[in-house]
Amino acid sequence: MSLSEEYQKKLVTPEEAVRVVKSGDWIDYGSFAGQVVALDKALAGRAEELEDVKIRTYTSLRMPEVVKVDPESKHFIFNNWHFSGIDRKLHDQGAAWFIPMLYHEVPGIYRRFLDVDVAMIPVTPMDEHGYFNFGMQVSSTHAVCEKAKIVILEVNPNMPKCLGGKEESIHISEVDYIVEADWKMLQVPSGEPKEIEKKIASYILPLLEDGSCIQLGIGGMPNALGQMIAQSDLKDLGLHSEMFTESMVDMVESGRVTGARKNIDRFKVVYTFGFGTQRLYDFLHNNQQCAAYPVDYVNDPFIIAQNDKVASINNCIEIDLTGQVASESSGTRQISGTGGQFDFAYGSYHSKGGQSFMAMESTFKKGGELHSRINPIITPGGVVTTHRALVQYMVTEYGIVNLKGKATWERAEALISIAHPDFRDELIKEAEQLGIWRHSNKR
Ligand SMILES: CC(=O)SCCNC(=O)CCNC(=O)[C@H](O)C(C)(C)COP(=O)(O)OP(=O)(O)OC[C@H]1O[C@@H](n2cnc3c(N)ncnc32)[C@H](O)[C@@H]1OP(=O)(O)O
Ligand SMILES: CCCC(=O)O
Repeated sequence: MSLSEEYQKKLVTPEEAVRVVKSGDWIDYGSFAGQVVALDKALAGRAEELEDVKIRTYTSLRMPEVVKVDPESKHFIFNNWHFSGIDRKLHDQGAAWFIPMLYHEVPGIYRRFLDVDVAMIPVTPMDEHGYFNFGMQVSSTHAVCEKAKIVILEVNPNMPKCLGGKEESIHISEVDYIVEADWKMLQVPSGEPKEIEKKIASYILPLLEDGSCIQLGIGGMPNALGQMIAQSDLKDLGLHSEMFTESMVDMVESGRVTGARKNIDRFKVVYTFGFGTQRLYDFLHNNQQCAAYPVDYVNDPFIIAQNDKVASINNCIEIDLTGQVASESSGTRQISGTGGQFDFAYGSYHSKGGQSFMAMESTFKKGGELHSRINPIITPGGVVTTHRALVQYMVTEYGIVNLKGKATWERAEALISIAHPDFRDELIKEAEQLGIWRHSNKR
């Protein structure tokens, strides 16, 4: 049978494809900008016939139809490895559940521990060799397909073809059903960086060097830093970053990024997923300079550490006076997830000349009232994303401090020095009560 005959044999409508789903099944739905759309709609159409169908995904950028038709989770249980704004609101309403993880472990978790009854994965059209590309969602997608009893692909001509290092595609022989769709790629602009984000980024920029190998996390500040790097005179930077971000297009197009000083994947921009605007999708499509790898390669701390001068830059939500970093929850409210923060903090420490930066604005407003994000203890119920022993640089708009090797009283002093001035006196009192303040500390 030729490849095109095999394609036609496996081609069905979304409604026909979702007939394979049974009550109690575990379904994987793709992830990020590559969650299935046509199959989601068709599955939602079967809500009344199904019970206890469990869905896994990452970071929804569209409201899933299965949740829209079943907001009380009577038929579908929507589970998520990393929350977006949509997911956290669903979670607040009791319509989504969180799956804790370290991102680099996820492919292994699938291979070792998880059942996948049906994998539903958006892909590019088939190439002349019978391969479908996973687009910007290499992540844990191949591991999902390996474990799946049934693989259904949702072929979309708008999906960028992201050239890869490994596990970026699947062959038609490994696929059970194919459906066709033509939804447009979601546009997720980063927005203009705020002045405060530029200020925070301005403390990090001078610590980067020619040849630094950069990871940027999600959020406004890393985006501001990426734009500043693009306008700097840094040379021969490398990119080895979990997420390919909009500002990385600026960094590459400015000529700052050559990858020439990398020890592994020399000259390549390495990432595991990405989303942004059409500019980013056009940049990644068929781009020989970029290599998408699965996350158990990109985020493996021992792979990260093989490049020199790794600089890992991530956002957080709160820090306590001993240096415990909460980046994924505010008290008991799940905001996002651990993602790759731990992986890159650990990997960058083991890189020769590596540096890890955690950044946040020193305060946030709630109900019109200003609150400090530097607190004596993490808000009760809060999740520690990065262990205090792992944290190196902490940055706010008031400065940058290095916590590595510092005793608790030194940490309290350093962190209070970058807190909002309105909260410093109160924080000192709290530190005294906690027994982490010395009479010699600077007030
Ligand atoms: C893709 C990569 O990032 S690569 C690897 C790194 N991965 C990680 O670092 C994972 C953990 N980090 C993260 O998830 C993010 O960086 C965050 C959540 C810390 C910051 O992301 P941003 O997009 O800048 O967050 P943003 O300021 O929009 O806030 C997100 C939500 O948290 C809430 N929030 C933020 N800070 C606080 C706070 N101190 N207290 C209470 N709520 C807060 C906001 O209100 C918002 O909720 P809402 O949408 O319901 O209004
Ligand atoms: C799924 C991972 C996203 C992140 O690291 O923030």
